[in-house]
Amino acid sequence: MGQKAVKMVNDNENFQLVGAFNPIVKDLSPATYGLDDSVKVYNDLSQIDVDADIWVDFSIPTAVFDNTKFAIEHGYRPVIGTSGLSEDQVNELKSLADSKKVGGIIASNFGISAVLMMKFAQVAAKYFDQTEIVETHHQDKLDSPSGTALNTARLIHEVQQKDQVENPNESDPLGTRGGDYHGIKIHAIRLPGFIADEEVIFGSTGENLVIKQSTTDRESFMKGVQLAINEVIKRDELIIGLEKII
Ligand SMILES: NC(=O)C1=CN([C@@H]2O[C@H](COP(=O)(O)OP(=O)(O)OC[C@H]3O[C@@H](n4cnc5c(N)ncnc54)[C@H](OP(=O)(O)O)[C@@H]3O)[C@@H](O)[C@H]2O)C=CC1
Ligand SMILES: O=C(O)C1=N[C@H](C(=O)O)C[C@H](O)C1
Repeated sequence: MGQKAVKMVNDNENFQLVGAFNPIVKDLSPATYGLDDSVKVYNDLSQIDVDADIWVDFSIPTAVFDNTKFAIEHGYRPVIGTSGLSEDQVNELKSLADSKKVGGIIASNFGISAVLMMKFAQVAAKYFDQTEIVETHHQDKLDSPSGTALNTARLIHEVQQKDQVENPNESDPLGTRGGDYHGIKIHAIRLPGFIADEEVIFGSTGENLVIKQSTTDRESFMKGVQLAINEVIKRDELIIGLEKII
């Protein structure tokens, strides 16, 4: 995702890449990573001193909170795609950004099909009491459930305002019924060959509704990232979810 983001920035005449951060790298020469000579490469958060408007983050679940806090504290507007932030962490970052009037966004998914799937699921949630979510990702994904699945469940629960009822007689010694968010079951599949898909399945007596999106190229996330960058530059609060702005 970092490489896709660099390409997107370089291809956009209104954007300029001025810095890059990865704590693992030893070599700080931009040429090593195919970056322009003017780009400053950092491997230590505390050393970052570049003059920038936006901080784009596609890193790892254990680093994203500290990275985002650093960005907000230094006036870099965060555009955060990294998954794995807890609700408490999101709330803390929102309070910090809002109090400092730093615009930004945390988006579980920058893909238009995924954002529309979440919006449509919220519409359907009004009419169906029972929902399950199946998300499928590549085998290298570190976190489960995916940020998108968790956000979909949150948005559905926001509409339903009550926990989904489980069958009290159910037995599941192998844990095959999946994870649970307020009774909404989430099933995570990790297999080579996939990028990122999600299916939201609603059930009611005599009918089912399936809303499905598929990601076949990671390029697709970049439209949403560009849209977010252009939006947060005008805002002075942290937006949670791309669905709030499209
Ligand atoms: N919101 C959205 O639309 C999308 C979100 N994502 C999310 O983005 C994240 C990244 O995904 P993906 O690119 O596939 O993952 P990768 O594992 O391919 O990339 C993560 C990168 O982060 C680097 N890294 C490690 N530690 C830090 C740190 N402390 N600060 C900054 N960078 C660090 C890694 O470096 P090294 O390789 O040297 O270890 C690696 O280059 C995931 O959480 C994923 O769920 C992904 C796609 C879309
Ligand atoms: O790790 C990924 O690949 C993705 N992560 C995000 C998530 O956790 O929802 C977005 C998309 O599903 C791709």
